[in-house]
Amino acid sequence: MSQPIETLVFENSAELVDTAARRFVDVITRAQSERGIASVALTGGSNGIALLRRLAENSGTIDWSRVEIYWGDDRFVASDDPERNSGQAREALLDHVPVDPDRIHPMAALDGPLGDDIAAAAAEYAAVLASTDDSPSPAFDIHLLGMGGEGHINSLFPHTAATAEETKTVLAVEDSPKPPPRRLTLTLRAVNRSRAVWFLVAGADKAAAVAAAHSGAAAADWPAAGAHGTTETVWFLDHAAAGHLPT
Ligand SMILES: O=C(O)[C@H](O)[C@@H](O)[C@H](O)[C@H](O)COP(=O)(O)O
Repeated sequence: MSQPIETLVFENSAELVDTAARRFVDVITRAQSERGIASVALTGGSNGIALLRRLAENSGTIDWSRVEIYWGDDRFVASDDPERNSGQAREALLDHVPVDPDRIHPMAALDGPLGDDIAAAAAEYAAVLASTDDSPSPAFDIHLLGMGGEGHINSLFPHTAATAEETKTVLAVEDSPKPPPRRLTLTLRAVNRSRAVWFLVAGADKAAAVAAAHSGAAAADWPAAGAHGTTETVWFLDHAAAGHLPT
């Protein structure tokens, strides 16, 4: 059962990221004290990576050796390609904090053991997600999401089979409308098993999608509208992104 949406509006991206970072520390620290190990799904995008940079500067009481790190999506390109969300996260945060390497779970890259077989790569990541306990995927303590102006989250774009998927937790996307075309993505089924789903969204070009997601639009039209946490769903917005919300 999902909870009501919480919407926080900030003067600018820097304040948005600062507040999200402080709350990230609180949520993960609490999860570790309650359950021992915390788990997060990371995102790409400017605010998602800025949040990781902020955490590299100050992550307070988080015990990084007890955080499982997953990704909501990644580009199916070579592992050293600068477009990889996992590479950007390593550079911003993971290379600077004492994470247990065995708890870092990047999606397969084009130059990995599975080579060009993107379907096998999706199946492999689904198995990784399912290996933590008896569930199909972890109840992430936080799933971070950026959002595109047309409402895409992870690599779930409007009016695509990936966004409509109800059974699988991970899919291969071969024709992403935003380059690069080949990606791996968690589905809404996996996203919605998260305890907390956090959107980090800035800019006037996102305002229509933000408003649609807040007014109960269909996920097929605006994929962000279909993402909810079981404990909380929080939208961290700047003024411009909040511009079409009712005052
Ligand atoms: O996979 C991608 O093409 C991007 O990572 C993309 O999904 C991004 O997360 C959003 O477009 C939000 O990006 P911004 O936070 O930079 O607006």
